[in-house]
This record gives sequence, structure tokens and C-alpha cells, in this order.
Amino acid sequence: MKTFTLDDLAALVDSRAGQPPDTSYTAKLLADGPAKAAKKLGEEAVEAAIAAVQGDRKALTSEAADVLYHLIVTLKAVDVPLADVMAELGRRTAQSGLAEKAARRHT
Ligand SMILES: N=c1c2ncn([C@@H]3O[C@H](COP(=O)(O)OP(=O)(O)OP(=O)(O)O)[C@@H](O)[C@H]3O)c2ncn1[C@@H]1O[C@H](COP(=O)(O)O)[C@@H](O)[C@H]1O
Repeated sequence: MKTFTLDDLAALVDSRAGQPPDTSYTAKLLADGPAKAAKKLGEEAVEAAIAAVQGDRKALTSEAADVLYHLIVTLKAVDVPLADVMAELGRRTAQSGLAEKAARRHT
């Protein structure tokens, strides 16, 4: 089976935009607006963090999937392309996180 990617998920989310809300959970979230998607993202992130602290690997795997799905929906709701996020991550590979943190202290 082909590996499922975040690009695949973003394409799926794109395909649901504008569909009738009673036919798709994604369409319903998008119809409800960015605040609803962002609220769900926050809830799922907290649930993932709790699973991580508890060392519950199975729950963390499931909650992490929820976080990524709701992040992609939130990006769509605010019209931020996933490609822009990936480009930002790509730019950050130019320096280590520690170097970036140290540089921030001097600005
Ligand atoms: N990956 C996901 C995904 N992850 C989580 N969820 C939904 O996110 C919701 C989160 O669970 P909660 O219990 O917190 O939510 P809830 O109480 O049902 O929701 P609210 O009433 O709070 O909004 C559940 O309804 C999950 O089904 C997802 N819904 C859809 N997808 C993907 O999107 C595709 C398209 O789905 P539809 O848009 O429904 O066609 C699916 O085939 C999946 O690939």
C-alpha cells in the first residue's frame, strides 16, 4: 500500500470544502469557520499531550492523528497552504533549533 502523506490528507480536506455539511465532518468543520476548527485543534493537542505524559503510546498515536487532521483543517479554514508550512520547516533546516533560540535572545 502507498504511504499516506500529509499532502494526501490536505487534498482530501480540499475536496470536502464547499460540500454539504451533512455529508462530511470536514465540510461541517469548514462551514463552522476557523474558530471551531482551531478549538478542535487545541482540544486534540491537549489530549495528545496527556497521552504522551502518561506514556500511552497507542492513545498518543491516535491523538497525534487527530491533531494532524485538525491542523490541516484549520490551515484550510484560514487559507494557509500546507506547502507554506513545509517551506517554513525546510527553511529552518538551515540552522539548529538551539542556534535559532540563541539568536532570538539577541533581537
Ligand atoms: N482523519 C480524519 C479525522 N480524524 C478525526 N476525525 C473526526 O474528528 C472528530 C473528533 O472527535 P471528537 O470526539 O472530539 O469530536 P466530536 O465530539 O464528534 O465533534 P464535535 O461535535 O466536537 O465537532 C471525530 O468526529 C472524528 O471522526 C476525522 N475526520 C475525518 N478525517 C479524514 O477526513 C476524511 C474525510 O472525512 P469526511 O469529511 O467526514 O468525509 C476521512 O476519510 C479521513 O481520512
